[in-house]
Amino acid sequence: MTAITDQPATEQTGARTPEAADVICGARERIDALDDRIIGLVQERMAVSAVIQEARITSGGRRVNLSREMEILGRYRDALGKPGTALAMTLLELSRGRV
Ligand SMILES: O=C(O)C(=O)C[C@]1(C(=O)O)C=C[C@@H](O)C=C1
Repeated sequence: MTAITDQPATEQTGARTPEAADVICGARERIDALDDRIIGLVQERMAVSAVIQEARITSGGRRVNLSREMEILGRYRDALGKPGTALAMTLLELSRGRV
């Protein structure tokens, strides 16, 4: 990873050896790339969700569909446990606003 400051890599990473700092810098690059993709996917999810909500509201329905939200919460909980539920709730809030 390119140093973002003039600090030694060990100080930037909390590692106690240059070898460990190298491992951490490489892994941090991968995490940054993954986070970029995750953010892109979240934005894509928000856009698709907006299409659904718009269609439902235009047809006279409501923005929120609770049974579908329960399905999504269950899917995230099954895959990721309790924090998965919190993650799904955050995704739903980003997608349809606060209820
Ligand atoms: O699937 C739907 O019906 C949607 O409106 C999408 C979505 C979501 O973002 O997943 C958003 C709001 C609803 O309450 C349920 C789910």
